[in-house]
Amino acid sequence: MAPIISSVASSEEGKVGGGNGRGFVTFLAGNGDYVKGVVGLAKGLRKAKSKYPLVVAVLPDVPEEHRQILLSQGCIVREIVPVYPPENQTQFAMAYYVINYSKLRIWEFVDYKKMIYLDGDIQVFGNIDHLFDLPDNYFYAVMDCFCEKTWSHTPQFQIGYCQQCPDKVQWPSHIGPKPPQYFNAGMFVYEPNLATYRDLLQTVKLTKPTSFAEQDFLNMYFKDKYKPIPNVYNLVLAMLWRHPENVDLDKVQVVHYCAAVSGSKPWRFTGKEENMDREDIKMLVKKWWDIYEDETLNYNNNVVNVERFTKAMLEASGIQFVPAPSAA
Ligand SMILES: O=c1ccn([C@@H]2O[C@H](COP(=O)(O)OP(=O)(O)O)[C@@H](O)[C@H]2O)c(=O)[nH]1
Ligand SMILES: OC[C@H]1O[C@H](O[C@@H]2[C@@H](O)[C@H](O)[C@@H](O)[C@H](O)[C@@H]2O)[C@H](O)[C@@H](O)[C@H]1O
Ligand SMILES: [Mn+2]
Repeated sequence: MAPIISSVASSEEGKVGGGNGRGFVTFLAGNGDYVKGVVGLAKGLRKAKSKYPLVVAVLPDVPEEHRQILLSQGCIVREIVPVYPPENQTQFAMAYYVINYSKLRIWEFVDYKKMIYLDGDIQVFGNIDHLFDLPDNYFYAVMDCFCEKTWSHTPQFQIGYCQQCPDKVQWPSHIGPKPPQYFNAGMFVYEPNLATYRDLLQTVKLTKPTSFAEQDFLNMYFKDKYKPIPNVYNLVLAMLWRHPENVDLDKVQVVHYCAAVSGSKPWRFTGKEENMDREDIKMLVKKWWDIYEDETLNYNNNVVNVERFTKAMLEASGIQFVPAPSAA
């Protein structure tokens, strides 16, 4: 992520290039430990030398201390108003999924022309800036897997059908049409747009909530615009034991630390839960911690380095360097 020279993250970043603003965006709710995930993500984008800023859409319940941590890591922090689904008796796959509808607010960030959304439990290990060059007017995301027990309520799970291996079990026509391609909503490439934003909010009021909350909703809403992108851009951990034939860890650019156990989040990892004692899982969790604990990846280190480099280059060409006035 490009270090911002001025000492205060500019909320004008997205206006760079006359409305061609590009940025990564994530979502943070509550006063719990997901802030660690977002700090790790900010540092990972910096290590991958991404050119674009990370915007963090925070719910009102994110404490000031966590917001300051994110600002100190060069993030652009924007408070959003929660979005709630209509009154419902839905049994979400995870009770807290109800807060994930608030992700829909990121369609309002129209000072950016194109954004890549990343969950806070995602780490970017390679530069994925090229995804911003994908053709406009589509919704890009990686296909999910239906094999974890979180899907046990669905016909796909019950007949053993998964889009990750469509030839293993044929979809029987008597139970109705095969489900359309279905994406994991932890990572996607999209274009903020006010008309789409207003329609999303209007449509969510009229849509019965289902197990995977906003993920199901987004799949329904974008089903005609959705274009799958390779698994390397959002490796959901469960793929390692559900579809190892579809995973080449050497090629993976983005890891999504999500599985049916809460200990899949690196900052909560104990290694004692189902599948968490696997060597590949332990290696991926260590990779996450190596970035999270790497102080050279802290934002302030990078800004100082950029200022030192700029000063040296200008003075070498006989120009006096005057640092940006501190906003403090
Ligand atoms: O207490 C919470 C729970 C979730 N999230 C955000 O919501 C996203 C989706 O939740 P999660 O990743 O846990 O869902 P999963 O991908 O595991 O289904 C997280 O990545 C965070 O960005 C958060 O900020 N605080
Ligand atoms: O609110 C619904 C969430 O649904 C998705 O997570 C699920 C999904 O991937 C299932 O397929 C897995 O079985 C499950 O473990 C995992 O938690 C998104 O990652 C998350 O951002 C969010 O949209
Ligand atoms: Mn996630």
